[in-house]
Amino acid sequence: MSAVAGGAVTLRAEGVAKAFVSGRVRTQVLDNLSLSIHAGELTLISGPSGCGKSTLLAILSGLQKVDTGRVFALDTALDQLDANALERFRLLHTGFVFQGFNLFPALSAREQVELPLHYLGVTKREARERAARSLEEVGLAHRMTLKPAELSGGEKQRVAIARALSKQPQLLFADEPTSALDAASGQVIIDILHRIARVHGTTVLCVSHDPRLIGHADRVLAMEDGRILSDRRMPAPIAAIEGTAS
Ligand SMILES: Nc1ncnc2c1ncn2[C@@H]1O[C@H](COP(=O)(O)OP(=O)(O)OP(=O)(O)O)[C@@H](O)[C@H]1O
Repeated sequence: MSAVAGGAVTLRAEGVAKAFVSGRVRTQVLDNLSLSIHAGELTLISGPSGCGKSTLLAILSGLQKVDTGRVFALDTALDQLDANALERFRLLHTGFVFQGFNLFPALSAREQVELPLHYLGVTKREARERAARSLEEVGLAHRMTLKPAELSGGEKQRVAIARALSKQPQLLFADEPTSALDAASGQVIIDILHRIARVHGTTVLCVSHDPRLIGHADRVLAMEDGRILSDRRMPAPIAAIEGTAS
């Protein structure tokens, strides 16, 4: 069940349990779950709807607390941090990409990417340069002045990836990043995420129930009922071997 290790371990869960209580109903979502995720690769967590994928992602990224168990990110014990420290950790070290893009309707692609850099204290000039570089990296150099309404779904998701990338995070989390997209756009998105892991050494953790993504990840963890059922290392996609992934 265990896969051969890739780069350094950057995310680690040890005996994590999480339940939600709603009225009299208690749902045990994660049950004594342990895993290690490595830098420089795209790890995909797959599994049926409701098996706990998003909850696991939220816990590993510090968005949700565990009931029991330990969570380490970049050797920081997230389970020991208070809300302020967690927010700071996320600001400095993490990027997020969501199914629904989460873009501001009134801002251009470039402004969307610049915005979080201002929170990091980056100068206006550097923010502009970094935004341009990130948008170029996702193939949107020619779309920088456009607003979300003028972009396709795939382009919107690429803006969201550029926004996350421009922070130069060590950890990049993606929750169902291709669910709202057609097959071709979805494949472009997953290839970009894959390339970010390889080129920048970023830890990319992606949650999806889309089986088309499996062949594009370095490693696939299959979840069911709050547990990891299998842990597979995938052969490198041909495009990545030939250096033609876009
Ligand atoms: N805040 C919450 N309060 C109560 N129940 C919750 C909460 N968040 C998640 N759950 C429940 O936990 C279970 C796992 O949810 P989760 O979103 O982690 O699954 P998932 O595998 O990501 O599903 P999907 O693929 O449909 O997004 C579900 O039964 C869900 O209803």
